Amino acid sequence: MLRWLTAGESHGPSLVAILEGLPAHVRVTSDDIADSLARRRLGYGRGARMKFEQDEVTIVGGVRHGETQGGPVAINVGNTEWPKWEKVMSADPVDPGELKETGRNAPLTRPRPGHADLAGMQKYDFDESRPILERASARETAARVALGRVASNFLEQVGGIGIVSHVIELGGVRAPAGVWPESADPAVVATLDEDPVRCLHPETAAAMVERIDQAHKDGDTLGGVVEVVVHGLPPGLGSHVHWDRRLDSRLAGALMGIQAIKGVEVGDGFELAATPGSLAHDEMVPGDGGIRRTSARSGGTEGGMTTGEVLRVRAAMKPIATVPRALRTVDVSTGEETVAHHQRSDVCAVPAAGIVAEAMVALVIADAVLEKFGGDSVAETRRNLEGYLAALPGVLSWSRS
Ligand SMILES: Cc1cc2nc3c(=O)[nH]c(=O)nc-3n(C[C@H](O)[C@H](O)[C@H](O)COP(=O)(O)O)c2cc1C
Ligand SMILES: C=C(O[C@@H]1CC(C(=O)O)=C[C@@H](OP(=O)(O)O)[C@H]1O)C(=O)O
Repeated sequence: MLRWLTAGESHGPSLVAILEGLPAHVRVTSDDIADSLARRRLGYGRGARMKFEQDEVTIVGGVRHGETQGGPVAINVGNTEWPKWEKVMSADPVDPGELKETGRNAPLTRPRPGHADLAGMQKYDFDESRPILERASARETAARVALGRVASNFLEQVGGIGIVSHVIELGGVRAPAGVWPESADPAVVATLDEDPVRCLHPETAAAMVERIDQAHKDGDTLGGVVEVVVHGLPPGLGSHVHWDRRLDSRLAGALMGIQAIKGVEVGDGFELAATPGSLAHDEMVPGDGGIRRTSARSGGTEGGMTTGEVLRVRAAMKPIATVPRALRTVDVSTGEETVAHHQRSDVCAVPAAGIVAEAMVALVIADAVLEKFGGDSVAETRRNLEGYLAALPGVLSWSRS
């Protein structure tokens, strides 16, 4: 079983992430992790902070000479903005006189609709939102992406399983149906990474960029939908036997756990609800190396298990809550109506959410692979996977394209 945890605040010294349960000999370096973190910073419409802040990666446990050792992997992602926040965010008590100098310590008493501010203040008994927004902030997703990279390296090594995300909708502009990456080859991923909105359809991508420019001019923010595509999966990850073992439920939980994600679909999801059964399911036909499907509407799961076809899951992100043309709120220090706190924000972070979604999917799939195949070394997991595939009998035999 894989377990993972993150800690740290948006303007704290660093984020800390731990991944426990991976076998030994997963090849991973701090450069790999830094590459993945750099991908998370890309994307048209992100705010100023993405330009001046760097992620400083240090692997502090579990990896020696570029390979995991079987113990927990611990990663530190330093926030280079820390010196500006050191006094405001100090873990130790600070003299209130010193705090005044920073100008960053004004109480945030005008909670933003759509962010964690108000419910967090009520729940944790704070009279301003700084202690809430620091942990609610999606800065934390840098830690998840760091862990996701370790999980992705494991999946690639154990069975050539590759994961890539793309943007299918942004600010109401939607890519045509059926456009998704044919593989997760580095060349395909590089093409997507070069596109400002990670959209595979050039005309749609241009319209998305225009929509972001317009929102920026209007002092507004946007959401959208990302799709994560996984190639090279064996059939039978997850299980139909219990609700919490269904892969769909594990994927949905992990994706809904990303800040601002409000909906998840597996395959064609909600559209299938409006499609007659005769057109909604993926018919089976005999093919080279086993049974093949004539379509890919299910998104690669049936009965809570992978089918061995391409896995496709989607996550819908609501617009950024810190709207420059600030929304109405109540100042909790006076009870008066006012407008929400705003300093700076992303106009749109949908492409970045795709990279975070890749990481969450990688962690869920790595967990499901280890649940099914076990192994304390990558070679052992791979032997078990290959033995399972080789033992699939007769017509059930299956080969990855
Ligand atoms: C990659 C990413 C970047 C985000 N950037 C911002 C931002 O700049 N400003 C903001 O108000 N919300 C931003 N959000 C969304 C908030 O973190 C999120 O709305 C907040 O944590 C409240 O959680 P909820 O939206 O799930 O209710 C971002 C989310 C993600 C995934
Ligand atoms: C720092 C990151 O994202 C942040 C997520 C975020 C939020 O409210 O979620 C708010 C913004 O931070 P700030 O309020 O300091 O400008 C984003 O920049 C990051 O992704 O690394």
